[in-house]
Amino acid sequence: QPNTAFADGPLNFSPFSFGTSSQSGQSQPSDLPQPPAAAAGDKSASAPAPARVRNDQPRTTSAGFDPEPLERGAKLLREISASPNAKKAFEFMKKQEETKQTELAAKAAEYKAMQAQAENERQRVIYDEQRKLAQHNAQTKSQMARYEDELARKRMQAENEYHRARNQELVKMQEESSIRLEQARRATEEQIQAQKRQTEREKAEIERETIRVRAMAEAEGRAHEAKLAEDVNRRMLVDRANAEREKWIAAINTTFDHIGGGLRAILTDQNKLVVAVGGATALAAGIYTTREGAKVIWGYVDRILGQPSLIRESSRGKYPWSGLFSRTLKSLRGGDKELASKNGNGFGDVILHPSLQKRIRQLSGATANTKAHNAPFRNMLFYGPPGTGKTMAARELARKSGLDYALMTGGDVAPLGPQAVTKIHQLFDWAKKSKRGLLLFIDEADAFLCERNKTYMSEAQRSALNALLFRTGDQSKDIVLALATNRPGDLDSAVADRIDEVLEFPLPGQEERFKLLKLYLDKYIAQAGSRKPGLVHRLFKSEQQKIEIKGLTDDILMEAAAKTEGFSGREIAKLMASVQAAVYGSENCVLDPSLFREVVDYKVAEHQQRRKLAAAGGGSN
Ligand SMILES: Nc1ncnc2c1ncn2[C@@H]1O[C@H](COP(=O)(O)OP(=O)(O)OP(=O)(O)O)[C@@H](O)[C@H]1O
Repeated sequence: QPNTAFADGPLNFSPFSFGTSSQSGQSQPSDLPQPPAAAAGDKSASAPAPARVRNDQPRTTSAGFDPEPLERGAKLLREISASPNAKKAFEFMKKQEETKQTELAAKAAEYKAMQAQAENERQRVIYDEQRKLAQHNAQTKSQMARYEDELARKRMQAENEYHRARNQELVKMQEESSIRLEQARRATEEQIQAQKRQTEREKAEIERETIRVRAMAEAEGRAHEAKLAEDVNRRMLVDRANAEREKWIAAINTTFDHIGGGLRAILTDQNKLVVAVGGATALAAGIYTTREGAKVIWGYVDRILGQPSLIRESSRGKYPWSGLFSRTLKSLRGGDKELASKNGNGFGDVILHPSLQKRIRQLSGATANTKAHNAPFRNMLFYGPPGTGKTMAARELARKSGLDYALMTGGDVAPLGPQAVTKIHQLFDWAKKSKRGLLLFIDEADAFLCERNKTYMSEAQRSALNALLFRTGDQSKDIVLALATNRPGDLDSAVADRIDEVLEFPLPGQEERFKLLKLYLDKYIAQAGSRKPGLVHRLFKSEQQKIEIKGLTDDILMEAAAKTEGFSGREIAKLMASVQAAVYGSENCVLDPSLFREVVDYKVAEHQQRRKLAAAGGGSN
């Protein structure tokens, strides 16, 4: 800037400045040449711009330089130096110069002030800028903080999401693991169950084997007995034959004596000889034919009418006429009514749950109607724990429906071996002959009718089962098949398919146990000694003693019924038999509540002990 000012200075001496000032001539003494600075200052201060000198014919050098102003300046300087006021002018110029310097200083100060102001302004701008920057920074920072906060929040959210997913995964894994554990537990339980079933099957097999062995032993015993009887018979026959022979010899001797005489007469008489020979031959032929014919006819009658050996018990007797007398006697005495009214429910001695009893009554009614309408019978399956009255109920059902009944045991079939098939056919042929229709009750049916693909089943047993399936393939109008088993699951599927009615015989409930206790109390204790002594008793003069019952109320029986939870009908009957034995074992043959309770408690403890042993046996296996 100062340079520019100084640069402006010489310009004030420019020919234009001088020209202008000389031409304008304002506020300047006309005699004094206008100082160029003043002129310049005026020019800058005063508003009107100096009029430019027009130079229409410029004198320029070839280089374009115009020397005229220089010349005029020199002329002016010469005029000044020639002027008497040159000193004054110089002074004036000096003053002017000083003024100018002062003005310049003032300008410089002003300029400095301006500079300071500009500096201030700059500082202010810098400050503003910094403030703005700071603000911006703060804003940016807050934005950053917000952004970071947002990021943190998002991160937190993501982490939460991750944790939630992880937790869900953990829960899922835990659930899966618990499911796996549950499955493993179930598998273990199933294994245990399978083992139990296996053990039960093995037990059943052992039982069956025992039954088979027992049956075989019994059969052997029977065979032995038959053999002995046969031996005795043979010996008797031999003796009789000997006696006969002797008799005949004597007779023959006598005869021969006569014959001797006669022979002589015959031999001498031709006609008599012919008659004698013919008569003897005819007699021999007659005797032989009669004996052999009788044998054949008896065998035929026995085969046709006789009871098959598989039947253990039957309402028909061994021969059709064998039960005639007893049946007549029974009907004269009032028949089944006596039995039916025994426990007041029209169901003989059988105590069952009312609903089961009702079902059996309905079935017996239906069976009786079936027979009346000549419709096919319905086969039945009775299942439940041992000693719950299945056999008794079958008997009652047959009796009430007016059918004959025959009872066989599944365990009897196996010992028959290859004979079993023939015996089964014989049994069904025999059963078909019943005029009234026959209820064929097969106890322990699983021993005979179990699954055919069992490895321990013999070929003969399998054939016997097939024979039964063959005979029961169609619905029969003569035979009702009633099977009883403790293990219905073991039955062959083809057998199960032939069953129309399935009845479960559960263990008796408290009410039934009470009735059973009453029934057997009456049977074994109240009626003990009241019957007429039998022949044996009479022979040995050992009369059954009467038992006196003291204070045995229904409440005490009910208490016993509550205690005997889990007892079967058979166990209750046995309990009462034990009570009877205990009474006979006592001094005065009196049954009082304390003795009764004692036996009941003892029997209950025995029952529980047996159950524990059975459970331990099952568990250890
Ligand atoms: N419901 C009952 N009512 C009366 N007595 C019963 C009953 N259940 C069992 N008993 C007694 O138990 C004995 C056996 O009964 P039954 O033979 O009918 O039983 P089960 O169910 O056929 O037994 P198992 O399956 O062992 O052959 C009977 O002689 C009887 O003394």
